[in-house]
Amino acid sequence: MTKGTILIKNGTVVNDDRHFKSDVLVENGIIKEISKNIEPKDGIQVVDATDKLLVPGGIDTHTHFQLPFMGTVSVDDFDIGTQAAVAGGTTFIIDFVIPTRGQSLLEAYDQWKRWADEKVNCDYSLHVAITWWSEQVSKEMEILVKERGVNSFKCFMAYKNSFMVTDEEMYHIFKRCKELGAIAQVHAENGDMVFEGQKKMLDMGITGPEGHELSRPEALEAEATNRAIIIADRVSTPVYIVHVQSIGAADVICKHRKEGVRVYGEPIAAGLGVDGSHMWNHDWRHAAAFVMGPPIRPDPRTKEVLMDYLARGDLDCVGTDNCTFCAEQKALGKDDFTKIPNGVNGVEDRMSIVWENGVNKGKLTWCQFVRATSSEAARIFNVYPRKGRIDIGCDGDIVVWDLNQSKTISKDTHHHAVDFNIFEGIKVTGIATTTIVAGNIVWSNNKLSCVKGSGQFVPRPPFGPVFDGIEQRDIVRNELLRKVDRKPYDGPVIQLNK
Ligand SMILES: NC(=O)NCCC(=O)O
Ligand SMILES: [Zn+2]
Repeated sequence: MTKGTILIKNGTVVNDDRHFKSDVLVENGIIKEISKNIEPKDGIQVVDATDKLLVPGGIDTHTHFQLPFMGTVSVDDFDIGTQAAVAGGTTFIIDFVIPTRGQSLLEAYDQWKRWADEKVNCDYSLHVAITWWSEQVSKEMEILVKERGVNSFKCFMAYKNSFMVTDEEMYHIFKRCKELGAIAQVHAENGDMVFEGQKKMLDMGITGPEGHELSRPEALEAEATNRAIIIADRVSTPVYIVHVQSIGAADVICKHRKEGVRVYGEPIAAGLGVDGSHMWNHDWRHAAAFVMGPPIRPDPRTKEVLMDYLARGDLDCVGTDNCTFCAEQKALGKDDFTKIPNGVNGVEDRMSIVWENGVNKGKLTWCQFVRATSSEAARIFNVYPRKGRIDIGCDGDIVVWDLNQSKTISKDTHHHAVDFNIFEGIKVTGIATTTIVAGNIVWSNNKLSCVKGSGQFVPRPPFGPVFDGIEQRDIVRNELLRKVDRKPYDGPVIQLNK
């Protein structure tokens, strides 16, 4: 049997624009034929998908595998993390290179790429965070875009004294993104106010996990979201807000979109699946396991409202921010919540959480599910239709989705390295029963069969569709500026009072 060759029979192909019954043939990792009644050639592997959907392999736009962070390293590495991904139907992840302040971007990129290449079980790509600003950073951004397949750079407005950049730095970074055709991404929280809020909570003796949310309430997320969007619009460059966690931030995004600003919003599985009241749980380990930034909001309406925004297309694609730490690591903050490593799981359960809370609740159609879990991400990050679509010539990354099969999510059965699952006990109906990466089955019948290191790095070219129309918009905007009435003033410049 040729590697990367498989025939899927009798499924219902679902893309973001239509669905139809068909067989699908993948040869050498690429989709070769989509039609009814494809005859199996001798020896070809055949998968029966009767009564099941065939959806494009999921895309998780936001992971942090083996991230060195807050004095420790996240436990899902590129091997375990991508195993968990494919077990849940995700076949392409985009992780973040995060250079330390002063570190060469290229050096950090090379380091991350080495880590990933030796371990990934599915295809991947890399965003790069910009944690400082200089001529060197500006030059290295260009090299990353032109020679290393990067088309997205993230700024942190939080994590004062480590990753955080100032508004002025962000302005310069956004300008550079625009020149290079890269999308600017932002972690939007007011870092100065978070820092002050943390001190206040600790002064008041609030040292437990609940102090995390109390010190960074949703107003700080909404304010920073607004600021980031306004700065990006001053530069007239597309901006993508990562992990939109609050109704306030989503409202801000929606308002600017209505005014024609080019802004994209990424909800995450955590925010769509659970609420942040867990941080008030009296079991410290349980409460700490939910600590991530921006916080999962305690307001129980949040997950519903974020899903409504996603359904209306005012939020775009679902990531996870998968960044997992075991109880012992979380315990670094046992006496001080500011030292609890921030991060939760999500990469394995993302697709089922979106299906359960979106499709099963009557909010998303099958096509919208595909849009939210793969195709919109592929468009925004400029790998569409290679990824995010089942069509001739696209990568053979396909998920057999059983809309009738259920499972109850648990740390005891998940494929993460972490000892906790924030979705513990949630029953989902709609799961990936077979996951195919480049024409190879990597997950079937509850068993993984992936090959460590077999995933490919996918370069992402600049000036993707998010830049469509920007040039013309600038021409018009500059034209308006030129038309500003600048006739010579009459009258004295100052009027001296006698
Ligand atoms: N989000 C989080 O809590 N951890 C990972 C780092 C980040 O994205 O802020
Ligand atoms: Zn993140």
